[in-house]
Amino acid sequence: MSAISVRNVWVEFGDQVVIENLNLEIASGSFVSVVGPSGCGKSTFLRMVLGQDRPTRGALLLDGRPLRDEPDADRGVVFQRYSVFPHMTVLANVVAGYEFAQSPLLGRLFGRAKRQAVEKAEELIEAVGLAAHRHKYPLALSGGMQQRLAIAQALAKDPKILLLDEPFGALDPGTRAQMHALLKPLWARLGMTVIMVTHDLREAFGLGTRVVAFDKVRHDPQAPGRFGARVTYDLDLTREGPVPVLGFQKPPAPQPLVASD
Ligand SMILES: Nc1ncnc2c1ncn2[C@@H]1O[C@H](COP(=O)(O)OP(=O)(O)OP(=O)(O)O)[C@@H](O)[C@H]1O
Repeated sequence: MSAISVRNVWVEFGDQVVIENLNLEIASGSFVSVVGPSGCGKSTFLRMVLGQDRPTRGALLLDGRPLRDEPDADRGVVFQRYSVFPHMTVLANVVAGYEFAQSPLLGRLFGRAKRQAVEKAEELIEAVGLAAHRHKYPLALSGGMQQRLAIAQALAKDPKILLLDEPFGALDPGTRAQMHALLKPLWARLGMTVIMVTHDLREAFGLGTRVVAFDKVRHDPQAPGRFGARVTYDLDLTREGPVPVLGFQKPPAPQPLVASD
């Protein structure tokens, strides 16, 4: 389990500010849903936590230590599509997840270690309901099955943090509901920290213990890239009581251009 601290983080691409002074403390074992309009920097934030992108300013800490710049076994990720290796069977895909975690340089295990990896992979494949399909290739699986495989592969690394970028966005509503029913108990059982980007508010509230909304609160029509997204709402769904925790602060009212006297 892990606690992630995001401290005064800015992300800028050239003169475009994408994320502006982000501060978040993410508790161990929480399930944080990240929502917000298209282009507001949700995936950029996830890539930063994954170690694929770096903040231009500020720091990200995992258990008080700077997050490593490269993706590692601490962090598993599932994207909307294409997370699995198409040339490997279901079983080989999940075994590869273990091999990457245990032998990052070689990416291969041998002998007893390999046998253990196969055993663990079989357990995970069973847990995501793909036991009958373990010798199939991803192309022979439905979209929902491919995403279950992607989740099993990410979990094979036994990550402290699972990052999900619209993992069910390409699925039909029925399959999506099945994936929700699969993911929530898995998360509860494994006790990892999950950060999930989604456009689906029902999904965000249904799965998350916390919902964080990103949005731009300041706009400069002359320079659209001048301001970035901030946290506009931060709802702790585990809190009792009718009043949610609101992080939204209204920007100051625009001043009149000409003083009236
Ligand atoms: N590597 C990059 N170089 C330049 N600009 C980038 C890069 N990555 C992201 N951006 C810009 O950052 C902004 C935020 O992108 P991001 O993908 O994080 O948004 P998002 O909130 O995840 O959007 P969506 O919901 O549509 O997936 C966009 O304007 C995008 O063009």
